[in-house]
Formats: sequence, structure tokens, C-alpha cells
Amino acid sequence: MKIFSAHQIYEADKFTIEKQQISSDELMERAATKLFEWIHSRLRGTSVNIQLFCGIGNNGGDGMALARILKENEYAIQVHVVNYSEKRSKDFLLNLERLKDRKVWPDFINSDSTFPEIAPNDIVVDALFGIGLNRSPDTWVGNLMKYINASKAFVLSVDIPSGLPMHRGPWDPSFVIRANYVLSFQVPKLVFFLPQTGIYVDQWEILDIGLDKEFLNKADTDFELIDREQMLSVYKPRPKFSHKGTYGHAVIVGGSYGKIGAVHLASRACLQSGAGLVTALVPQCGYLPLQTAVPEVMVLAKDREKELSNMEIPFKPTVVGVGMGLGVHEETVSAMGSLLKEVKSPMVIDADGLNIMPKHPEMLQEVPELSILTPHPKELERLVGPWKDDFEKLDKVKAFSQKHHVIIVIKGAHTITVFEEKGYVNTTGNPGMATAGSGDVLTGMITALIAQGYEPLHAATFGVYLHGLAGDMGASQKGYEALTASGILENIGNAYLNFLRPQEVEVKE
Ligand SMILES: NC(=O)C1=CN([C@@H]2O[C@H](COP(=O)(O)OP(=O)(O)OC[C@H]3O[C@@H](n4cnc5c(N)ncnc54)[C@H](O)[C@@H]3O)[C@@H](O)[C@H]2O)[C@@H](O)CC1
Ligand SMILES: Nc1ncnc2c1ncn2[C@@H]1O[C@H](COP(=O)(O)OP(=O)(O)O)[C@@H](O)[C@H]1O
Ligand SMILES: [K+]
Repeated sequence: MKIFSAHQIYEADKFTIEKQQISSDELMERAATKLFEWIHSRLRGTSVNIQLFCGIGNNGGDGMALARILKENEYAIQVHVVNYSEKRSKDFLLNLERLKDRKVWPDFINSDSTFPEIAPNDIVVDALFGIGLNRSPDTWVGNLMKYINASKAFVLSVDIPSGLPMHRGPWDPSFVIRANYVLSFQVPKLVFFLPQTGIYVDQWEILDIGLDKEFLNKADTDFELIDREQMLSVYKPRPKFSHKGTYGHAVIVGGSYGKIGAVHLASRACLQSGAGLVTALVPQCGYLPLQTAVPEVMVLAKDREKELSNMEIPFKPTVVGVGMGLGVHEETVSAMGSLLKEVKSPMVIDADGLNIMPKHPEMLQEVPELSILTPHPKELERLVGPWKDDFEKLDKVKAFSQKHHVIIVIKGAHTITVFEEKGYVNTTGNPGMATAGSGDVLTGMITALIAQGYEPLHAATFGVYLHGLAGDMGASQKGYEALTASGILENIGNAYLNFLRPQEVEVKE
């Protein structure tokens, strides 16, 4: 599913209005009707007090139109117009008049007003600002937002939590509505998925307001949401007459004394994700534990006992995944330099494989094109430098990807895979996955997909998707706290099964 910028959404609105020969207030009416249907299907006429806080733009207009429809359906409502500007939109004014025609008189909140009381059982509809927010809300408006946040009421935001701009982090993090639920028109907004702004959104749902499908399908967006449907089009079914050679020979390079477990996790994940053959290249101290624990994995133990000083691979592997548990011993660094010179096809580079790079920038030039780098936030900062907000981070990562022609997997909740100009936002995974070694499992999985012939970008997005799904299945058995990297690993098979389940068919009675 595509993620549109504010500019693209305004364009889609305009295009739809012209093509469908409707007026902008008819589109607003559609939006408000969808909001009403969502609320009504849940409340079914329950006597609950609904307080609508409406701005003076089109987001406020949506709120006013919703208020009217709620009133027509006999809901108890109170409407507050938050008078933060003289520049009221045409459709806001039209809907204000329509509301007054129904004998509903909103109260007007100004900078010197006392805020209305909000009871814990009330529902607050937040229609202050939508995607048009372009500067910090005034202090008194921000204080109203804090006041709403401090109430115990359930907060339903229209389109986007008010106070969140579409193109940058908030000016003041306390001047943003914390939404229990966001009903967003037509397309999800990028801010729902970024660490600094996603915290304002508990749950979200898309309401289809009938924007022109052709326009939406044709649009080229900077970000996309990765979901099952998309990944099904990437999946490569296994042919009956295949053999292990069909699925490639992956080499996992890593480990040092006390960190052989990282290679264990990555190699097992690589096998369980479908690689034909897996060889682990480790220092001597890794030989016995790996041979004992994972009989399916071949082990190449190099000369030194505690760390790798030589990463020579005596055959041509399909793909190399490197970095987990590697350490940054001087000789390991130099062996890594030689490995990068040797390997010409896309690699997967994680953990210390990445930590080595900033101190040895010449190595970055040797990274094969289309390699996949999988940094967590700290590793990313070492690679691209600090950022002031998530938007700057994404710009920096895009520039890095373009400069070095590599794929970057920004790990975290809603992992974003970036390649050149575009970001792919993952939808699976949970906070239980914030646990030691879960990144090693991911590296093994992505490496396995490349071994099986997936093109690197698909290997990255599909690997991240499956890893999150395995984590979700693990968490559904154990809960978040008890989930471990091994728990994720053990659910890779279940993740494939869940992913490949037959399409749901609607059963008609
Ligand atoms: N354009 C359309 O046809 C549709 C728009 N819809 C709604 O319209 C919203 C966008 O409406 P608008 O573009 O009117 O913008 P908003 O309602 O988000 O903001 C209102 C106006 O306030 C001004 N403003 C921005 N930041 C401010 C600040 N800090 N303090 C004071 N004033 C500020 C801006 O000029 C902006 O136009 C969407 O989020 C959605 O809810 C929906 O009705 C669907 C159809
Ligand atoms: N809150 C979260 N929600 C979803 N996934 C998460 C969350 N926290 C971490 N993860 C995932 O867990 C993995 C952690 O990787 P990493 O930090 O490299 O762990 P390690 O170094 O211990 O192997 C990443 O794939 C990341 O996306
Ligand atoms: K809003």
C-alpha cells in the first residue's frame, strides 16, 4: 500500500473532485459519513457524550459535518470550535451553517477561554488540525491539546492526530494529540510508523472516501507499506524437481570468543528460511559448539582460537552474510577488508561488520553493489551521523544508499528498508522482538533468501516481513517478555505457513 505525501493527497482530492464532478463539500460529506458509520457501528446508539473539537480548516469541517450526522442520529454531542485563525475554510463555514440550521450551537474556544470539562466516559473527536498543519500550534492551542491528553476520555482523531505535521517532527512534542484511534482518509500517513511520531497513534484504520483509484495506482510515492499481499507477489514457490543446489550455498561469517551464539542463531535461521547449504566461518572456538548444536551446518574453523583473522572462503558461495558476533580485533578488521575485496556479489552485512566501516571508510567503497546493511539505530548513527528528527534520518539514509548503491534496513518497530529514493515500511513485528540476538536471526533469514535467488531488495523486504511474522507468532505463544531470538527462529516455519495460508474466501450462506 502506498504512503502519500500531503501534497499528493491534496492532488488526489483535486483530481477526484474534477473527475467525479463533485464539489469539495460533497467529498467532505463522504468523509464525515464514513466517520459516522465507523462510530455508529461500534456505539449502536449507546448514550455516550461525544465532544467534538473542531479547527477552522477542512479537518475542522470534517468534524462539523460529523457532528451534524451524529445529531441527526440522536447522539448526545457538544461541538467546540477552536478559533485558532481568522482564515476559515469555505467548507468549514458551510458546515458550520448547516449545523446551526439543525439548531446546534457550537461554543467558540479562544485564547482566553476556559476549556470545557471532559468526563472520563466521554468520547473526544479530535478534528483540530489535519494534514494542513504547517507551523507550531499557538501555546493556548497546545495547552488545549495537553488538556485533552490529560483527560481520561477515549480520543478519536480525524485523519491524523492534531499537531503532527506530515513532513517533519513536531515543534513541541507536548503539543500533539495522543490518539487512541486514528481514522485516516484513504491512505496511511508516514508519521504513523516513525519512532518519534508513531507514539501518538495507538491504533489506526483507513477509511475509503472514494478518491480516484487510477490516480492512486499511478502515483509514484517515496514510501510504501509492506503487507502480505505485496509479499505474495514476491514469493518464489519451490519447484518439485529442485535440489539443494537450487537454493544456494550461504556462508555465515562471524563469531568471536563468547559470541559464537550469534553465528549459531544466524546459521540456523538461514537454514530454516530455505537456504540449500549453509557453512559457518568462525574462529576455532566456534567449531565444537556449532558442530554439536547444529548438525546441518558445515563449519569452517579458521586458524585463531578467539577471533577471525582470516575470512578466506575456499569455494564460491552464492551469498555471504557477515558481522554477527565478529568483534573488532585489528586482524579481524583487516580480514574483513580482504573479504570485501574478494566477494563481488551482494552480501548481507550486520553488527560489527557495520561497526568496522565508519573507522575504515575505504572499506565502504569495496562493499558490493546491492549489498544489504542491517543497522539498528546506534549502528545507523555511526554510519550516517546523527539526525535531528526521523525525517532527516530518512533523508540521510536515502543519500547514503544512493551514494554507495546499497540497501539499508533501518531496524526497529516498523523496520524501514531503504533503497535509493524509496522506503519500504514493514507491518509485522512486536516489542517482544527487542531481545538479544533477534537481529542475528534476521541476517540469517535475508541471507537465505538471496541464496534462493531472491533479488536483494525483495530478500530484504520479505526477510524483514517474515522475521516480524515469526516474532508475532512467537509472541502469541509466549507473550512479549518471554520471547527470545530462539523463539523467533523456531517460528520461521509457522511464519511461512501463515503467510502461505489459502486466501480467505467469503462464505455466502
Ligand atoms: N481537501 C479535501 O477535499 C478533503 C480534505 N479533508 C480534510 O481536510 C484536511 C486538511 O484540511 P486543510 O488543508 O484545510 O488543513 P487543516 O484543517 O489541517 O488545517 C487548517 C488550516 O490551518 C492553517 N494552519 C496550519 N498550521 C496552523 C497553526 N499552527 N496555527 C494556526 N493555523 C494553522 C493552515 O492554513 C491550514 O489550512 C485533511 O486532513 C482532512 O481531514 C477531508 O474532508 C477529505 C476531503
Ligand atoms: N519494538 C519493536 N517492534 C518490532 N520489532 C522490533 C522492536 N524492537 C526490535 N525489533 C526488531 O528486532 C531486531 C533487533 O535487532 P538488533 O537490535 O540488531 O538485535 P541483536 O543485535 O540483539 O541481534 C530487529 O529486526 C528489529 O526490527
Ligand atoms: K485531527
